[in-house]
Amino acid sequence: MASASPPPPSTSLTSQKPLSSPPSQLPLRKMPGSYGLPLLGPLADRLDYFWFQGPEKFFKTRIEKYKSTVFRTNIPPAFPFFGDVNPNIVAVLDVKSFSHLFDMDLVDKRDVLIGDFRPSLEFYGGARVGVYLDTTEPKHAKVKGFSMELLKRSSEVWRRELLSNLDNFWGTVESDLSKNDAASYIVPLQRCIFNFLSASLAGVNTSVSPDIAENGWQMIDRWLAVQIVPTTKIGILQPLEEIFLHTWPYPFFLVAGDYKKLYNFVNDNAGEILQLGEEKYGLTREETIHNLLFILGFNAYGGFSVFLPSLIGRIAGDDSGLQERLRSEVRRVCGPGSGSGLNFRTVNEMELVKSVVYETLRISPPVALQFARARKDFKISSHDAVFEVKKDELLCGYQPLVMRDANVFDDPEEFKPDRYIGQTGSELLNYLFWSNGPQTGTPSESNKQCAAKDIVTLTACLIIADLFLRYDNITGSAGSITAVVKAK
Ligand code: HEM
Repeated sequence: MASASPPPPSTSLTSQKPLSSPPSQLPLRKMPGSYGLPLLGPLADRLDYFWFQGPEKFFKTRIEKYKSTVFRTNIPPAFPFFGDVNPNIVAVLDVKSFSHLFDMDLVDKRDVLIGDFRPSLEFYGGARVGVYLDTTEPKHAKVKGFSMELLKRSSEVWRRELLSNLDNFWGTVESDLSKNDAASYIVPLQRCIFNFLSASLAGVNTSVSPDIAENGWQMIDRWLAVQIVPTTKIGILQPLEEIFLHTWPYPFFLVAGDYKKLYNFVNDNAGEILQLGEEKYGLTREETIHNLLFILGFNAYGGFSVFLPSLIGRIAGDDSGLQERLRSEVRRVCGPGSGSGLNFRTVNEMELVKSVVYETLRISPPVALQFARARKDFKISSHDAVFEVKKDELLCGYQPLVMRDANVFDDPEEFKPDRYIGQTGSELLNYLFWSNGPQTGTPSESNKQCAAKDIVTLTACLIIADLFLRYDNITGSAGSITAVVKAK
């Protein structure tokens, strides 16, 4: 079975540790960690994870305690109203152990998108949509093939719709800035993302439905929030968050009205895409609609809504001279007088822009947690040791720490805009895992790597390039813009 596993980290990447020791040369170690007493262990870990420590400190303190990046612990949700959810996991927190999550011979991805807890299928009209399917389930190949075709067939529409929606987005930001000291941009950004994805993935311009054009993005926000709230630290007043948000799963009926409207919007207007799902990929019409809504709403809209503020904030907040360097690269490749326009080919020539996108995905991976279940007993290696994993154990990787593995990335805590430039830099792409696979991997029907691995990074490059064709510089953060200086 094909897999997206990267090659083992090699010593040539960094002068630090010898990484290439094959598992056979590493000592076999009893896996450290524990699940604690029944009920109390998971409850204590849940409180640490959400309240006393927060996710990052939760994993960091245990790495220090067990002197290992692989150990057993619990992860929420747990106790008391998640009786059928098993919180026991094996944490994998370095590049080497994490990469076992991509080896489809070793792991099963059935129903583990956000851990052992899977929201009710009512959220997807009763369908087990593609992300919840393992590669051994025949329907996975159909849905994955469908999702990749959506991207392939829409690439020109994608560029055009992105740029025209960015026009609206920056127009709103400028108009807000003319009235206020700062423009909060999350709402206009989400509107822009939703409109462009609807046109490019579903082939429907939201203007056909005034309600969806105005409120579609909020409907998706609510639908997403109700599903993932039991697994997400919000950071509001404790213990209220623990009591009211993390104690039980929220029922679908809270968002049933929103989902019905989105369903009708797709059912009534996305005829061509629905036909594609049915005729070419053998899905039923219902399966096509629910998968399309999931890809559009959860994968694409959810992913970009997290990623783009961190990208814009990173650039707008920089005062190290990075903006000048980006601007000059963008204008050299496709500025006025360059003879080239802004498109996927030209952004692909922008080495610094691409490197900034990769580095943002490394330092702030949009999807923090990844899970997979052991298909069989096997041995998992970290950089220092080998451990035995039992069939059916749930592996859990926390990307923000994995992507700061000092054995692979020099000065891992530092945002280095040029990190991926040149030969040594581009080798690091083997260890950039935001898409549930290496950036050098190829999403396919036989792995679980994000179908949009390439288009996501190219889209981010287009957004940066468009920004520096419009403006000489911008100032702001991951939620607001305080100043823009128009291109002279
Ligand atoms: C910034 C945006 C995005 C991020 C951060 C992101 C991230 C991810 C991640 C981490 C996974 C693996 C989940 C897991 O199994 O653990 C995934 C899967 C997937 N993504 Fe993306 N994604 C993004 C955008 C998109 C877009 C635009 C599409 C549109 C087609 C897409 C389609 C998919 C599909 C279909 C899968 C499931 C793959 C499979 O079942 O084999 N994603 N994505």
